[in-house]
Amino acid sequence: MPHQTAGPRAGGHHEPSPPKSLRERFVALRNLPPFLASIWRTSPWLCVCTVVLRLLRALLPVSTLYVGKLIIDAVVHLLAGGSVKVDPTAWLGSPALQHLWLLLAAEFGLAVAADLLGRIVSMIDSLLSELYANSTSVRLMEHAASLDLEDFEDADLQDRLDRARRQVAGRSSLLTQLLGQAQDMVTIISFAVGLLVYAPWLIVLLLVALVPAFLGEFHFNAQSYAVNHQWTPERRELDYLRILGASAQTAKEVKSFGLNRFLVDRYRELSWSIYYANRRIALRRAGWGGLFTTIGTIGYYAAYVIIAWRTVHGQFSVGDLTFLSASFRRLRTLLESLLTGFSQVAGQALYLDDLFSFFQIRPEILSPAQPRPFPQPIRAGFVFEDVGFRYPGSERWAVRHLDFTLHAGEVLALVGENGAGKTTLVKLLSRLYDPDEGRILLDGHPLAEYDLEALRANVGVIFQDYVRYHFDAADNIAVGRIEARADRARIEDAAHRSVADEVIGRLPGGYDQRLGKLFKDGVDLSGGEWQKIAIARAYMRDAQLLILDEPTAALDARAEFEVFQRFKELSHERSAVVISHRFSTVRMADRIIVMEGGRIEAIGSHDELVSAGGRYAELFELQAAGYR
Ligand SMILES: Nc1ncnc2c1ncn2[C@@H]1O[C@H](COP(=O)(O)OP(=O)(O)OP(=O)(O)O)[C@@H](O)[C@H]1O
Repeated sequence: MPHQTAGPRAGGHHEPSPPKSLRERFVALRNLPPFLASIWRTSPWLCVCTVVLRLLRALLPVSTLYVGKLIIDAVVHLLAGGSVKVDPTAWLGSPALQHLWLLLAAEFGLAVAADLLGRIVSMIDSLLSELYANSTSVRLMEHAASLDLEDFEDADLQDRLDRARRQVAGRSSLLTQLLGQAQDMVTIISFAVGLLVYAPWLIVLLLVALVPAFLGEFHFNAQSYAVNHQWTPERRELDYLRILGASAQTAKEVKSFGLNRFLVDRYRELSWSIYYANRRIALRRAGWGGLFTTIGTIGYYAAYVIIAWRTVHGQFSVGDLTFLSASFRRLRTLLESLLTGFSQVAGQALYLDDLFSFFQIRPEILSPAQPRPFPQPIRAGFVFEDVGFRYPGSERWAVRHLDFTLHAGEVLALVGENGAGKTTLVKLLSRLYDPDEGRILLDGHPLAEYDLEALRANVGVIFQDYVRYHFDAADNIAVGRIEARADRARIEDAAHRSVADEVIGRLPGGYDQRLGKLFKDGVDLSGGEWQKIAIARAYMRDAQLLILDEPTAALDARAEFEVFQRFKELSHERSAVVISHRFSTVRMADRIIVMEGGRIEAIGSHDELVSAGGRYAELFELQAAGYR
């Protein structure tokens, strides 16, 4: 999978990666059409409204200025004709005054319209932005859910996901900016048409004077992006430190180890280095920006001088002078904001790269186009044929040469020391990963030929690092089969099988009691109590194969006995794989696989393995001795 890598770093000191080339920055503009398309999909109706209203709004400035020019010319005309002596109450009878009043009323109307349109447009923009942010967040969640487990264990992907997440919040302003740009463009054209009639070459002067400011903005935007991009891992670490330092889950350990100082210092150090990198750019940007803007101002005043000069020489009227000078001032600000805005849009388009490139990551573990129907019931069972697997980016085989059969209806236990490969085997069995070597067959056909969803529905796994959901107790069990969330009888039955019903019976709110301390009404459970809830999830499924990875590690001896008693009853017609370090659990299995260093060392029943006298017998003796 082509994962983007961040630029080279040395010893925690960060130089921004060289800003992308001008061409690359222009190429990033290709992200705009899909961006606009996704905004359009958010709400076509609002899009049409904002475009139409902005178009109207764009034509107002030039109209207002032109009416202003007419007013001044009319006033000058009245002054010259001595008509001011006319009785103002008799204005109805005077065509000249009537004309002036009309012009004044028109300008007033335009001013009110401009204000109203501006407000409506910004309201629509903020609605559209929020809708866009919501729908993109949903898309992000959905896409993230479709990715492989492998992707989530990849730091590069985490960086990309983080940048994509930040884009969602930041990019909504891009919409306002883009539309504002289009609006400014229309206004500029309307001004330019007006000015062209009077002094076409003045526009050229203005444009040339603005080029340095534009290039400067372009450059510094790209630098900001480079810094932001490069510091993603550090910003993620900042978030992580913040959570570590101030969350219910970590508070216990952080307090008892006195880690607060350490976390705060680490946070401060990191955040300051990001601050320095940003400050350097901000300072240089302000310095150069000031210089470039001055060049633009010089261009503007040069044009102003020329216009004044020509008015004095009678080539322009006073109305023309006010119209031209105001048009010029507006044109200059507009052009400046258009050009810098363009470079900002180009900068933001670079950020869109992050969002879109995240959407382009494709999962590799997929269902086949023509999946084989999942066997109901499983007949032959699962067969591992010389299966080997290496974690992505690791040289070492986590498991290798795995050869065994998990028969239908069999309870298999996996034992072995830490890191022996037990969990990895289970991940392969539930197709969270595909083997790098060998194959896994289900009833004679490779696992990959079955529909992934059917496989996951038929294989229920509870991992040792199961999730403690801060939902109510019923939902905590229902997550095992979320479609059956409303089926209280099923949830209660699952709770009964895993002995979780006793735990829930003691909760003040029963099944409706929220668990965990994250929310105000939550009640926390002990480790073993949480585990009983988690085991109940396995019983929520109609799984033909149940996998429990150290399911009873946190249970007391009596609870463990009970859980397994009920488990045996249930697993009569099902297969099960149980990983455990406790021999009291392991010995209940039909067969036991002893793993060591990623390989299978021995397979047999408890009695067979004990009498064979290998590692199993040794470990069993060791644990038994502990109880004597
Ligand atoms: N996500 C991962 N990425 C890289 N290596 C991993 C990953 N998960 C496990 N490993 C490595 O693979 C090997 C097998 O790990 P596995 O989790 O299967 O062991 P285990 O037998 O379940 O151990 P334990 O009893 O401690 O749970 C170990 O050496 C471990 O370091």
